[in-house]
Amino acid sequence: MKTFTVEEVAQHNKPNDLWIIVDGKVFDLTNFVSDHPGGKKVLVKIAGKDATKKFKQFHNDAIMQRVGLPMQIGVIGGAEKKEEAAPKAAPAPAAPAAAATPVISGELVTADQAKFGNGIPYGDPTWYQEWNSPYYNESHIRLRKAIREFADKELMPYCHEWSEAKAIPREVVKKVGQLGFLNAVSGAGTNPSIAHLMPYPLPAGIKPEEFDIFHEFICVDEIARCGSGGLLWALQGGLAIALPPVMNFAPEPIKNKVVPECLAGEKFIALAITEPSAGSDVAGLQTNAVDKGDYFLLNGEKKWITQGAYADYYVVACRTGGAGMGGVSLFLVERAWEGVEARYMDVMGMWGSGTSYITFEDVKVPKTHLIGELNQGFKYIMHNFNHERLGIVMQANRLARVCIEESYAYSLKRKTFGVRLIDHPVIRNKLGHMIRQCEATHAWLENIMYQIKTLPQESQPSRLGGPIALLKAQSTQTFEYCAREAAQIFGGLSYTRGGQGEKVERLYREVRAYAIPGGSEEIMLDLGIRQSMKKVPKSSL
Ligand code: HEM
Repeated sequence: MKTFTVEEVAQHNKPNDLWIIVDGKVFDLTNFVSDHPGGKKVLVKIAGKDATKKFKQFHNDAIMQRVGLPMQIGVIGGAEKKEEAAPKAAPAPAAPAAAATPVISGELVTADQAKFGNGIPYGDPTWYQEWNSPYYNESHIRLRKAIREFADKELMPYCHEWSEAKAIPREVVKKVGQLGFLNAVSGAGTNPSIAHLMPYPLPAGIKPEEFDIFHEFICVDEIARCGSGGLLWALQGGLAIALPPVMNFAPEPIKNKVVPECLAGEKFIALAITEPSAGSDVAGLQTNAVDKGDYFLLNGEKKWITQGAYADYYVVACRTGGAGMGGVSLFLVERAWEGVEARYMDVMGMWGSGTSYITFEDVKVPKTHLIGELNQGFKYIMHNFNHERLGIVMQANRLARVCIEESYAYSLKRKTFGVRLIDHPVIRNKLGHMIRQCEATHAWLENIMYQIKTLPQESQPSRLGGPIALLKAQSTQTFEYCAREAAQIFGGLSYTRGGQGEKVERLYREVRAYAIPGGSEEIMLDLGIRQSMKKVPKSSL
């Protein structure tokens, strides 16, 4: 790219010939000045000068990526050389043992590996910021880098645009599939029996035999850093809950067809359980399928079905037997079949994730599309409940952290009454309360994931169901708290769609989609305690 001197840039200081410098990069804004949403005058005033500080005061990084960079014409002499030289430079020597951080259980890593991210305090988990941790190793470090690079380049700059359009382009989902992300978050990564059906390898060259729940967590966590629940659910909201019953219990021909298509991001799948009058009370659902000899005749309505508006497949829970849990079966229903209709619902947030209302009217479902055994559907739904809830916790926890990262960074640059926001004790108090809750949630989440990694599979539902339910409530209440406090810190910017408060405004609306589905906070807290009561020692009764 061309290099310029500061003096050369200074010549271009008029409305019809307007250059500026931001972070050592030179931009020609001549054709943009009249369209600048912040006004013409502000640009004219700073024409020909270094505008780095002003630019950062009024814009988020996405604006630079999406709108700014296409107008870059060069760099200030020396700046480009430095940037290009950086990747080619010899790797930094490993820090002396005494100074290095043992991130890998007991093993020393280099200072470079121990520190990752932009360094905003608490803006990333502690093991990104030179803390010791027993949970992660070199493969986790590699993975977080790969996913972050992808998210920063391919996703984050466009989240606002996609959210407003209420649609994530199909090409993006396919790219995410090629990255191996969909394998990682659908449970396929930790399911050896599915390895041969994965259309693309796991991300960052992680081998199936080394893939663990912490890898899955990093994938979710890093994509959640984009600060868009709508994006997350458009990628995995249906997949992560609908594909597991197919992977684990569907007949082979269905499994072999549907699993690779969905993991590649070529086709979409949604889990259709909730109904207009049955939500957390799964056993009360009324959609029914009647045995007609050659096929089942399916009738009923489903509501708030994530990814349902554009899904190709539905895993439908319906009544095939008597009342209660024992009369529920699961079927794989294809969108193209006669009698299946889905429409978009207009909801508060999670835009782009295809929240839908679905009707099944006299749909003929072939018997080969029964998932597992008749009337055993509730068991299959329960099989994935803990994983589903843990996925919600992973997302909610990072989304709370995004509120912290955004507010912390903003309070370092925004000035009121002559000082930065962070210099006001009331703002530090807000950040303190946000951080203590988020870090507590994170530590509990890691502790539970470690149990999932190490406890015998069979004992996990009974031992971890209660704590995971409590953790879900903890994570969504923390998220809600952080979203509110972040909105207070951002003030009017958080009341405005787009711009610097973009993520906070969106997350404030999306919180409800975490606090209610997958088991509402009220039900989670109650379940957690009821489960714990089963463990009370007899001597205490
Ligand atoms: C590469 C250069 C620039 C680009 C691409 C750019 C782009 C934009 C865009 C897209 C917005 C709309 C708001 C948003 O969505 O964030 C905006 C707003 C704004 N810009 Fe710029 N801008 C640039 C440089 C500057 C500079 C140098 C200044 C100040 C000297 C400035 C001041 C503002 C202000 C005051 C707003 C309104 C912010 C608000 O609504 O709170 N911009 N700019």
